Amino acid sequence: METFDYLVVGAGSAGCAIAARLAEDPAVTVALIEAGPSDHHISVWMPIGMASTVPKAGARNYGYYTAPQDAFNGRQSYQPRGKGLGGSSSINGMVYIRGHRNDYDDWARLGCTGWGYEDVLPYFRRSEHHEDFSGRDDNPWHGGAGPLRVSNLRSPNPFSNRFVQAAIQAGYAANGDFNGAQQDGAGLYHVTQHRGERWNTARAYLHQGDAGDKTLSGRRRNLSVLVETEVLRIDFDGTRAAGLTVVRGGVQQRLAARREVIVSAGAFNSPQLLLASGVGPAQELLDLGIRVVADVPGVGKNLQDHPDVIVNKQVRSFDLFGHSLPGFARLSMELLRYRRKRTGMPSSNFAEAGAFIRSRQGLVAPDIQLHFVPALLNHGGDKKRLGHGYSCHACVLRPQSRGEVRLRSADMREAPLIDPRFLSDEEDMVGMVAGVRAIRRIFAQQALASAGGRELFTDEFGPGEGHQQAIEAFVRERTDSVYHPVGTCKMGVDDMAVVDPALRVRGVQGLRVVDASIMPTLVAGNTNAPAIMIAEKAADLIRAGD
Ligand SMILES: Cc1cc2nc3c(=O)[nH]c(=O)nc-3n(C[C@H](O)[C@H](O)[C@H](O)COP(=O)(O)OP(=O)(O)OC[C@H]3O[C@@H](n4cnc5c(N)ncnc54)[C@H](O)[C@@H]3O)c2cc1C
Repeated sequence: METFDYLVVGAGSAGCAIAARLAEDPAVTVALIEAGPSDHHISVWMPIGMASTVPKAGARNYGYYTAPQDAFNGRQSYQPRGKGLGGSSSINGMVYIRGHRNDYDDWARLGCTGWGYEDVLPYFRRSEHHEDFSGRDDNPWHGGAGPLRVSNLRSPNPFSNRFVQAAIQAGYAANGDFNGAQQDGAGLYHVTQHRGERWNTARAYLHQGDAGDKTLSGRRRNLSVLVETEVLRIDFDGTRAAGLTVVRGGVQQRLAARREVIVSAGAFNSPQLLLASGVGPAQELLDLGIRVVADVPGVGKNLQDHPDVIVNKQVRSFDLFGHSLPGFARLSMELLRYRRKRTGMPSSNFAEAGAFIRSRQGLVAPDIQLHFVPALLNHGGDKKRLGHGYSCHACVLRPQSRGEVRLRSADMREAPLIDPRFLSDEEDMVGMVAGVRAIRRIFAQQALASAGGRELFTDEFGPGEGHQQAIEAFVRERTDSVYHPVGTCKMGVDDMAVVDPALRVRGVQGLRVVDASIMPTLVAGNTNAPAIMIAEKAADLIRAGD
């Protein structure tokens, strides 16, 4: 049996970061185990490649569907999840956002000592190499020397700039840096890209995009990267995590951990792996015939995600992505340009611009985030609508609804049961309606309205702000996830906590969870940078012997 000091399950946003940081100590050995393939593929490194990976399940996307959602008139929610080196950072929208400082101060208030904003800021900075501060370390918010490349958009779409202008005309402040002093306002997003290519965590922390590096690990001798290797369960010696059972090339084998097993399989698969291995609510496990190693009632509970609705406007402009003959001709030219210079439309992350806004007075922080996309795009069907246009998403930043992840069976190769229970708390619907109204106010401003076009699917709203009931019906029909599930192995000190503030799993030894699933509450923003921050901090906790 092969033995390593640390076994890391899942080479996603957090997994790549924690494995690489632990392997900085030449005296330890680390194995990073990933179910999916290597990330050396054009659909990963060319930003618009996500148009091929995200819409459906495939080699690089689990493409899960949830249980039918009552508030969506029984529709299932679609939950893409990255599979392969880089995990979801290989298929995500590349928007670099950390959330609001209050989010982390709230974690600290919940008992997660050491996770307040001032505590985590150094880890965001340590991970980041922002092109505006390259090689420097003198900005209070940004890093200039970390592994994760963060850039300004190389070729922002003219309509993304129009969106920012329209938002300003609608009364929102301009904001050139959502991760700086203020989150409020509208602006272009910073993206996890370098020289026009996606910078996922495999590039950042493992191989820097060097396709010649067959080790996939940056040629580190003490870091073994095992792709196409699926972890079936954690093996326990009593209550100590002693190793893993994996399947590789159709053959089952076991790996042993001298020090620790670290689970970084993401918000759906981390709780799934704990449950399949006997760590979770005892009765749920017994019902499925799973031997209970530790009764930890919180595993899989507390699922939180940003509910997201999109408003579209059809506009005849070939600057916008779309399905038309002139559009395809334009895109062909843009692909040639991208091949030469890594600029132009293929370097787009689609969600190019956005805003953090407050839906009413008296709030201490923005409660709604907007993502503007220079394409006609929708959750679920209607993806192949002919013509061109733009879209804007609105999501509720601090949803109150809570869902769960459970097992269908003890077999990790079967998809888990996912039930986010979207909009089950009425507060969330109030936020969604406010978000739709904010988008329509922005669309009506001169900077966008002067391009003409017509809104889709909003005819029933009526004049002005629109009828409340009609907007609610629209929200039920068209809302889905913006792909930020968290919270299913929550960190904390209460009875439903799965990990303690050092990310150690309760009731067992030698086992941690390090990924987005440990967030006790969802941060107000996109979740890739926070998942990486969690791994950066976890590496220090482990090295300090906590
Ligand atoms: C389509 C999409 C768009 C998004 N857009 C953005 C964005 O623009 N900005 C942003 O900040 N966030 C975005 N997100 C969210 C963000 O990418 C995720 O929150 C983040 O990547 C989660 O990191 P993680 O480490 O928790 O999990 P993941 O990155 O999902 O990693 C989990 C890894 O574990 C592996 N794994 C799972 N089970 C097993 C097993 N049994 N054996 C071995 N390996 C296993 C998986 O294959 C995967 O590689 C997006 C997500 C998606 C899906």
